[in-house]
Amino acid sequence: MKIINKFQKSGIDKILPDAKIDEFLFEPCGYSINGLLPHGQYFTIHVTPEPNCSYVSFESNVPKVDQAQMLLREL
Ligand SMILES: C[S@@+](CC[C@H](N)C(=O)[O-])C[C@H]1O[C@@H](n2cnc3c(N)ncnc32)[C@H](O)[C@@H]1O
Repeated sequence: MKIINKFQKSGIDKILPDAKIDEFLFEPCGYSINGLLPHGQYFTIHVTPEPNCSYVSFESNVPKVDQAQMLLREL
């Protein structure tokens, strides 16, 4: 199932406004979002909500200083 606006609802669009986004809501559950940023930067988030092994992963090559600045700007 392709979804629209999940990204905006999450607020990630405000933290990383330049990202080109591809996101997917799995059936019956699960969510993935991949974002490409200028200068070859990226981030990816995966949500696995199964009761017996739920987790959320976040991976990015955006420098930590930039991430902190983006979070502070959002706060
Ligand atoms: C967010 S996806 C991430 C998958 C991960 N990128 C991988 O390659 O295994 C994982 C979640 O999606 C659900 N899901 C549903 N259909 C799936 C499918 N065809 N492939 C991978 N995950 C699926 C899983 O049950 C889990 O909750």
